[in-house]
Amino acid sequence: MRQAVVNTLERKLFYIPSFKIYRGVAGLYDYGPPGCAVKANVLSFWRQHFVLEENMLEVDCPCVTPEIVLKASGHVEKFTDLMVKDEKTGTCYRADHLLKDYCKEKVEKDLTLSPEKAAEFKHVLAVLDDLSAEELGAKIKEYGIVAPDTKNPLSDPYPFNLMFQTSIGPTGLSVGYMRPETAQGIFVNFKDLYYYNGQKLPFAAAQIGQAFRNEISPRQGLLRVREFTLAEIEHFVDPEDKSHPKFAHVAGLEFLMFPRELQLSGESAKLVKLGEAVSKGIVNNETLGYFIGRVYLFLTRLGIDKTRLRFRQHLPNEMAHYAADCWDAEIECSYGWIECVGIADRSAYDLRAHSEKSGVPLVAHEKFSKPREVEKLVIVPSKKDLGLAFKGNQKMVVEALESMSEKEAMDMRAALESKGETNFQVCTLGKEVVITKKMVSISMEKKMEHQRVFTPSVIEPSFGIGRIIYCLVEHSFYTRPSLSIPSTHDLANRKMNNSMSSGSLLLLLLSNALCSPW
Ligand SMILES: Nc1ncnc2c1ncn2[C@@H]1O[C@H](COP(=O)(O)OP(=O)(O)OP(=O)(O)O)[C@@H](O)[C@H]1O
Repeated sequence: MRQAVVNTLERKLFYIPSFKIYRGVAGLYDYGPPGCAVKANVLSFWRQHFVLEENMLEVDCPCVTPEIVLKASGHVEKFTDLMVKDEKTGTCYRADHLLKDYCKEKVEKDLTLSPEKAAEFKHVLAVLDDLSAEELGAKIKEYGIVAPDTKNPLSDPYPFNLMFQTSIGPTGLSVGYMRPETAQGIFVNFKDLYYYNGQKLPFAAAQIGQAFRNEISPRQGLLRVREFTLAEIEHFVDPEDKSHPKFAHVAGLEFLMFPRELQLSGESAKLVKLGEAVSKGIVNNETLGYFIGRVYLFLTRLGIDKTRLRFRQHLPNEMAHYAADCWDAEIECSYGWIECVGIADRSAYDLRAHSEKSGVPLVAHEKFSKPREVEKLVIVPSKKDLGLAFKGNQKMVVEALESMSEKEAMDMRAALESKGETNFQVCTLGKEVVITKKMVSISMEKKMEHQRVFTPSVIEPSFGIGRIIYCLVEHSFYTRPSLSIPSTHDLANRKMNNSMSSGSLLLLLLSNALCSPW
């Protein structure tokens, strides 16, 4: 079936391996005319369903990103996959993929497998995304997994950074990267977007654009490529109030959910009402739940078969360390269950990281109706002593001390009390300076506060458009017998409207574009 779908798609120029006359490059694909028409329809429905219906602020940021942005976000250090190398030929493989293929093959094809071993392989498959480099390496050794092409031994797994590096400008001195996600463009614009939104929370910004990842061994056609279209939403919300005014609209939806407890105990996904999942704390908060519901509606209205759609919660180690909760919308196709949308509560991590690195506070304000008396740790810089120590840089050090957070002030007080001095990062100077006891006085004081200043949390649904399109194509092929093939008029140019659901439009467009596939 899959080969038939792939052959048809390539024959009908739905997609084409890029640079084909030069034998192509793994992981790069062009969309041909029917592919472009379907992609345009999917994106137009995405804009209608999210940007317009939810009043989101759409932006369009560059793909080339200066290093400092991706250093602040942690991508330069941590955006890695674990790689193993064929020890003789140097061919690279993704370590978790080799272990997954091995366990899957054992479970599905080895008829001599004992029930205990089958259960063990199934457990490895369930916790695969949770394994550390050491655990992956140990399993690869234990099972005797070798390079699939040559059967040579493999190296230990080690991290490989997936970003494409480039340089900005002719000197080669300014390092840049092709963005691995569109989200960072939104985070760095937070301050302006917040003002544009009348300094009100919550609000969401959205972006559609290309993302680039130097995948170790791209495979599965459109599902794992090195350049792809992402459609991302960053919804900014008060971390102390993650309720959502429209949650009731989606609370009654019931669909397949796969919480981590079910995964770890080897059970399957279950039908759960979204309202129940949130009230029982299976989903961390209402806003995250709201977006899970909206993603479900988007995918099913588009034409995804709801029996082949599930929401899988990330396992504890799989989740980024800063995330509060994370769910993937996974769609079943001939390659198995494929993550097509990641829906994460990224907490305040990104805005905090960019505030620290840039020195620009990316914060929101809540004005109190009446001033409130609060006890606060107050830092009073001694301008005279700081002047003597830092001369022309005194003003920048004073400003940095005055804008310290409560937590930083507490840490500074503890360090000064124990060691008499402490290192202090002054972002505007781009370096750390040494602060001694006599340069600051730190004390608890009662203050009247008129507002609360805080860093918003971010709920992020992130859509892999190519993966969604591929799954849609497969699902429409399965349901094809029930379709009436439309006549020759040009469906590709027809705009979506209320009289026809996007799902049915897509199916019509597909069947027209791909009619008589085999
Ligand atoms: N190499 C890729 N090719 C096509 N789509 C991708 C690729 N990597 C990620 N995506 C899509 O982008 C979305 C958001 O990216 P995210 O960083 O959450 O993916 P990921 O967890 O790294 O994916 P994976 O675990 O499959 O590598 C994913 O849900 C997926 O649909």
